[in-house]
Amino acid sequence: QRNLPPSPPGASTFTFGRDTIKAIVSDVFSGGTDTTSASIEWTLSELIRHPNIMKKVQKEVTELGKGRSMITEDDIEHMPYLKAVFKETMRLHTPLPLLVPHEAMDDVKVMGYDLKKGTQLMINAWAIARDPSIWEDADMFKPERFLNSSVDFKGFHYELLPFGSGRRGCPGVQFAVSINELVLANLVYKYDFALPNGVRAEELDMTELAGLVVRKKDPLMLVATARF
Ligand code: HEM
Repeated sequence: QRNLPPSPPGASTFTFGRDTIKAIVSDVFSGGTDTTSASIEWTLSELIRHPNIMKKVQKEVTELGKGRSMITEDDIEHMPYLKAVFKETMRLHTPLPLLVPHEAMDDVKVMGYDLKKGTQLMINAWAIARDPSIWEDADMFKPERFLNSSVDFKGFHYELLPFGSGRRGCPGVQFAVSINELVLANLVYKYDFALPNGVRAEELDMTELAGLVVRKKDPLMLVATARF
């Protein structure tokens, strides 16, 4: 924060120096890397466990890819099923299940509970996303549930909050969704995947490893075969 010119009269006293920039860069790296790789691993795990869903998503990308070498970001906008697959993965495998801790800025009443200013709050987005009073077949992987639904995960539908909501919600949401969808589309476009050593899809261990970011306990191992 050193060597900065004094703020002009009336300007915010918030200073934006070298330390702030370093903190933001570190925040972006720590917030963006593990979450993204965990999401891709969970999506591929669900696809390998559900061959019919894999077939449908491969059909969608193959029809749009038309033999080109890459799927592009523009193609993704025409892939409702792939988008539904990613959204359903975010619902069942919320990468940051408790989001990040929040703090009440004022005394508030929420659903009959009094929360004093300064109270730390944890929001269990994982439990909300699997609540059977909100979701039909809550524990099942069913991307179709999002095909004719307006429910999105950008923070406006409180039943689905993998990226949080409001001004401390994930600032990387747009980038995260684009990059995850693009990587997934290209992976399933270019490769067929199989489990090694005769492991059957129904035997795939989906145990979660507890942590700030929830990953698969056993890292996913797949054999990839080029499709063309
Ligand atoms: C699937 C991928 C991702 C998921 C599920 C995710 C989820 C989240 C969640 C739940 C929060 C806390 C929001 C809250 O408590 O209300 C958060 C914060 C944050 N995310 Fe993401 N994120 C993802 C990818 C990314 C990417 C790619 C970036 C950067 C390029 C990023 C940058 C950040 C940063 C900087 C914060 C802290 C914001 C703050 O403290 O105000 N995230 N993310």
